[in-house]
Amino acid sequence: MSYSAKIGPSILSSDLSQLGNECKRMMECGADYLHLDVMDGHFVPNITFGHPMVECLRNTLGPDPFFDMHMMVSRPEQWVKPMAAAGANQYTFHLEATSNPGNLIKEIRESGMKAGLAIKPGTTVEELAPWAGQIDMALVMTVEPGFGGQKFMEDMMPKAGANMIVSGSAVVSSDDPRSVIALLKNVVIEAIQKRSLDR
Ligand SMILES: O=C(CO)[C@H](O)[C@H](O)COP(=O)(O)O
Repeated sequence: MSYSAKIGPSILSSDLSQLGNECKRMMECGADYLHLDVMDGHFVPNITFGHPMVECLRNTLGPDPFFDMHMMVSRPEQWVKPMAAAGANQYTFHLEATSNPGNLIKEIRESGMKAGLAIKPGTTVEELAPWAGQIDMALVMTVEPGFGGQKFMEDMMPKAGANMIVSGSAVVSSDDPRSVIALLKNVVIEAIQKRSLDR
């Protein structure tokens, strides 16, 4: 049986004045997709960028890179259509930010994107579980959302096995991002393999 894992560098800790080049660099170093952190200053105490930047990135990078939009925003409903029009592939919203996740998932799909559902460290997997059958990806956060480069919260590990890994500062700040991405991928594939053999 073959096992696979996807690594999506978060560009949050990169030189944001060079975002297009940084995204290109990550793809050339073996990234499977790009994790683009959108913050609105309300859901988290930080601001990054919105759909106009995503549109510029899509125009610069072409149709291939998969953009997973990590929407750390307080009203995720309002950006679904603009993000789809800008060229986003997946819209990952926070369970804590909406009172109607089912409707939002439907809107995301109708806009032609995949749906991702993220939970903060304080939210349980049981709270996410009712939506698991309707989403393309669950994002279990291992830091409080808002900033890159924080200490990894090891106590989040029992929450889920993972086959998609987001890593920011460890990849973008490395002298050798290609090796870091390859290492992450190998470690995750080995862990998935071991887990499946242990069952
Ligand atoms: O979602 C995020 C912060 O809210 C970042 O994408 C995530 O924390 C990855 O960055 P790093 O590996 O530097 O922690």
